[in-house]
Amino acid sequence: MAVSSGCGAVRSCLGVLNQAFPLHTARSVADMEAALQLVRNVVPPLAAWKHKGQAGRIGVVGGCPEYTGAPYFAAISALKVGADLSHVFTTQDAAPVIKSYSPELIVHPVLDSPSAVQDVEKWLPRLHALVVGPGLGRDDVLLENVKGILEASKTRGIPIVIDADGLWLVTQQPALIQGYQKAVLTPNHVEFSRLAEAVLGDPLDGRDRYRSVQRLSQALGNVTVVQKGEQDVISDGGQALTCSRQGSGRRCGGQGDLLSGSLGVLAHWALLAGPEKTNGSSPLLVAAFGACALTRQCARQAFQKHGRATTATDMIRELGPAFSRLFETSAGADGGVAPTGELRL
Ligand SMILES: NC(=O)C1=CN([C@@H]2O[C@H](COP(=O)(O)OP(=O)(O)OC[C@H]3O[C@@H](n4cnc5c(N)ncnc54)[C@H](OP(=O)(O)O)[C@@H]3O)[C@@H](O)[C@H]2O)[C@@H](O)CC1
Ligand SMILES: Nc1ncnc2c1ncn2[C@@H]1O[C@H](COP(=O)(O)OP(=O)(O)OP(=O)(O)O)[C@@H](O)[C@H]1O
Ligand SMILES: [Mg+2]
Repeated sequence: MAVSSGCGAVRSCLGVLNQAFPLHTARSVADMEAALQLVRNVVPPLAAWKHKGQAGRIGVVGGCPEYTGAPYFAAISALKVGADLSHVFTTQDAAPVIKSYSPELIVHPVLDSPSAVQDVEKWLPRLHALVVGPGLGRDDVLLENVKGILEASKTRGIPIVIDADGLWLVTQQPALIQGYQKAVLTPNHVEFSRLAEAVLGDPLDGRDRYRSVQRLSQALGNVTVVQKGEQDVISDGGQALTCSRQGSGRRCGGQGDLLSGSLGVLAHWALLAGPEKTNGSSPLLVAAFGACALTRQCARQAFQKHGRATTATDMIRELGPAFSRLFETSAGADGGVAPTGELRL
């Protein structure tokens, strides 16, 4: 496993994660390194004895005729982080478009069918996590189908990352995920304001983001919330982390999709590893920190190469090297896989 050399860092991170709110101090380089060590602990080793599927089968529910890029970015990011199979459940029109971007994705043209819920439900026993919302749009029929898919996924205890228009649906009907502790919400600034207003009844308190994220998480029954922004603030209602790792000044579309797809895989790995590997902290909090750090590292590396021309596609190309840099240790590379280099912040 990836941990053997990092016990000191893990202990110091436990201290960080166990502090009560507000956690304004959890931003130093040492704190972030300690949190990264917890992420490394949940990354499964690569091994010759494993079979296809064991590293993760992820489903993305989203895409519509207007937005085909977002579900593609999320689904391909899941694969590049390390999932073995990545499915996209989308509309009839969007499916061939998404498929044409990559032969690696399994694309189901079912989301606007009258039998959408049953069509997706058939696959649920084979999926380890769902990412709901990238590029979904706000068509009422699609949202109603996604509501059914969310209900069916909750019944099966599947971890669910909710992003973009999935958050629009939750804003309309917060009861859909109320108290479901295997859910992670990943709102951007605008999505967070809408949610806060709907759930807490207040406009956003921009002065204390920690408190706002904590309150939203608590009001939703300790669902994990990741508020993306200049710094990413993550809370499960009890603990909090902030990720301020250097990213880039480019704000091109699709970076949140990369984050949500990556988080689908990390959430599965972290829940599988359990709190003993995260030193008692919430696995989803640790997974969310990992996805934020990874997205920002991709942004930084892509920007170094492409500058102002950087797009989400350039960031996706950096997923492998960024992941290695942040999370791989020689101890984590099992089964004859070569070590991937030293870790640096
Ligand atoms: N290639 C594709 O297919 C992609 C498709 N995508 C898909 O698009 C769908 C809609 O998603 P969304 O994020 O554009 O919608 P929403 O949250 O309503 O924002 C709308 C407006 O809010 C503002 N605004 C946003 N952020 C802000 C901030 N930080 N701080 C301040 N203001 C901010 C800004 O307003 P403006 O500045 O233009 O007035 C923005 O225009 C969704 O399905 C998503 O997955 C994307 O994933 C990208 C790649
Ligand atoms: N001002 C910022 N400075 C640095 N990084 C940022 C800033 N704003 C967002 N990010 C980073 O960009 C990533 C995506 O966040 P963003 O707010 O752009 O999501 P989004 O609007 O949902 O993206 P998408 O276009 O995919 O829908 C996150 O990793 C976040 O940390
Ligand atoms: Mg988004």
